[in-house]
Amino acid sequence: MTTRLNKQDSALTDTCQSTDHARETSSDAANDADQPLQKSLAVRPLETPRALKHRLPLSDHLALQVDKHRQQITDLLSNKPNESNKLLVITGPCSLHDEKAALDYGRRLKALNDQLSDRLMIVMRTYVEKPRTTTGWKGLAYDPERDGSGNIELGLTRSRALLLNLVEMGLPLAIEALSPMTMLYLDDLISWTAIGARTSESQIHREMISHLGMPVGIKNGTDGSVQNAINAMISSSRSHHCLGMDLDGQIAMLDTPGNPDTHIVLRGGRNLTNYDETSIKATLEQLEKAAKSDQLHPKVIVDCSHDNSQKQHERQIPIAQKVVEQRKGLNGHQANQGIAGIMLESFIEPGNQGMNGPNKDGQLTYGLSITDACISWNQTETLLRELHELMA
Ligand SMILES: O=C[C@H](O)[C@H](O)COP(=O)(O)O
Ligand SMILES: C=C(OP(=O)(O)O)C(=O)O
Repeated sequence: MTTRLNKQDSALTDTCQSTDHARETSSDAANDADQPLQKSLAVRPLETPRALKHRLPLSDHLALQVDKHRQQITDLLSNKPNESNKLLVITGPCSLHDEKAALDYGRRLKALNDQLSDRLMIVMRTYVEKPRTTTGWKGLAYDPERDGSGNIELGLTRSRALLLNLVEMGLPLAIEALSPMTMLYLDDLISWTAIGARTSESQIHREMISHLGMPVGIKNGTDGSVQNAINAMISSSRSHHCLGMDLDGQIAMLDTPGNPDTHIVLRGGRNLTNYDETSIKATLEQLEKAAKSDQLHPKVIVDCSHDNSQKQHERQIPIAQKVVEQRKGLNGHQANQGIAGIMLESFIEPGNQGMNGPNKDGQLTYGLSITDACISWNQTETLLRELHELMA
């Protein structure tokens, strides 16, 4: 039997009734040489967020640790005495693809953090979802085997297991929240969340921020627009009535509390940079105007990568140094407490590689990014020690 599913709505009605039916429909479609153009929608049920959280639980002790890290970042954004003298440093690979290398990086970062934590609040970038400009690998959560099979069930399990291991090391974790549904599987492990340049204008993401339990950094748009991010801060600080899902996978009406703990992430845009003194001051002025009517943190962090580095990874190093000089009022700058921190794309080896690796045999090089180019661990360690000195 073949049911041709031409419209998404009828596909959903039909296939949600039975997974077997969905499988049958897609395999029939695959075998049907007369209909090569029209693909059918296959709907495969997934373990619920509650079930995965039960299978890979966060202990009470670690939940307290995550709460403490979230509070430290919030205090830093709110100029609370113990934290406000620290620089928030979000550092780690563009994307996680190999558990062994991610844990190796995490161990190194934790050891360094233990030495520098009096002046730096170090958070590891642990991105398992990647937004793409058009197409490309979408991250460990979507395609853990990197073969296009899109085994999201395995991807969510491997992502949660890996993040849990990193939390167990004592690290605060940063993620980009791309799908509100993915967040239901991972949110309890995360101390800081990014909303990317491609989604800061999306109402769905603003609704999601308004009920996330951690501080959120919102990127300026890919065109460099900062107003997008300010609008997102205003919108997500308020309560929303919106559609969502509960931990059991039930579609639900949500009444959200609003999230007051957001800030801007400056990442440059359209090949222009925005980490210089004038751009940062202009952003903070725009933010302060908006903060007159809304309670917003007048704080930015600078993403030293992306359009700020023109995707040349080594440029992140002088950019980070310049930003911290501005924060501290060094080298002729006026001190600027509105600069809360920096973000780095950093991994074990410098640069990046294609999905099939740089080698003839298609092997991936260990510790080398398969998405954006990163600075190496050695460069990262040297840089963070220098920033620690500058923060004295
Ligand atoms: O940070 C990673 C990338 O810049 C982002 O995911 C967009 O990637 P793409 O333009 O290669 O798709
Ligand atoms: C995709 C990212 O950044 P942006 O949204 O700024 O492009 C990222 O930080 O991985």
